[in-house]
Amino acid sequence: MQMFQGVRLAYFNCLTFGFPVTGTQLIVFAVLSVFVILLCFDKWNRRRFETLANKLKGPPDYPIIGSCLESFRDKRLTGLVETLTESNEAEERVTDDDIMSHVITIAAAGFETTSLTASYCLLLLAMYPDIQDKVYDEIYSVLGDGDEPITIDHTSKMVYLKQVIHESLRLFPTAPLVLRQLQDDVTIFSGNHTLPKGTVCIITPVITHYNPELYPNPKSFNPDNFNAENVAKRHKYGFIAFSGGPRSCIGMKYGLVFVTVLLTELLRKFSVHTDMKLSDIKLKLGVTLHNTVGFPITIQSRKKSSL
Ligand code: HEM
Repeated sequence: MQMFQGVRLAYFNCLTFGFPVTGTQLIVFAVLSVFVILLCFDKWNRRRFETLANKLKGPPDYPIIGSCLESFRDKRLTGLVETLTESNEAEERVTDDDIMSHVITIAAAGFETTSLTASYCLLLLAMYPDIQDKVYDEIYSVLGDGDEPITIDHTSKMVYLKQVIHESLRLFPTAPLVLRQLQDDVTIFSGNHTLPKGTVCIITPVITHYNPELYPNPKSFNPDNFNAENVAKRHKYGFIAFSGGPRSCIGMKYGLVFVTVLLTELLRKFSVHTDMKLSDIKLKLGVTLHNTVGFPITIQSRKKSSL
């Protein structure tokens, strides 16, 4: 545990409560802490975020989001903003500033997490053509080879594709750090430590997701880790790419459906290819988890079904 500007910091993975912490894990916690301190307290980052928020708001009349608000008010568009403006008009509980903040939160939390997840999935499927074939067979069995647009019912039948998405998020949790401040003292039963109330805890899904007690051969890509049988055997916090508890990701279901639709629409028409191997991926920790070597994928039209 460390003190930083009067804030107590503790690093542990979610399952520290149930699993022993190794020396390597502690070193990783320490390295991560440096990033997190830079991330959370660095004035430069704060300035960058304010600049982004101001660009979106655009003084003095919020030109970008403001024009959207006008469109929603005119009923030319429907969705989140319309719902919020309607509740504003009904009870005046939601101000324009509240709406701006909600839009910025949703855009910031939902955009890069989802696009990066789709990118990692495609790269992994390009690296593992046999798994890509299995995904394509599933898409073909659900949608056939017509042009029928995918619906929500179709997405619920894409069982293997969902396993692929979860396995990709296990290896590459695109939101790599979760912070919590303890409201009460917490005792960690695996180590006889008590974390005092007020401690800021940094939870790192990567550490949990690479624990060999949860995932045999944790560094390999194996969508079967997420078949029903294996999921049932694991602790529910063995997979925390969307965090857990009451403040977990509110966009989880939407994000999963979004990635499923995107991958289905792409893979039903194209196959993806790459020369890269899993070990070539070099990660860079930030607010999201980037791959510094990029996503070098080529695509080819599918001539006919593989069934
Ligand atoms: C694959 C895609 C996504 C991943 C991996 C992801 C991951 C996460 C994680 C780990 C958290 C928890 C942060 C914490 O506990 O402090 C979170 C929170 C959140 N996510 Fe997502 N997310 C994804 C997609 C989305 C989408 C599409 C939206 C919105 C449309 C969204 C909106 C939010 C919001 C608003 C929060 C804050 C919830 C709160 O503080 O109560 N996320 N997300």
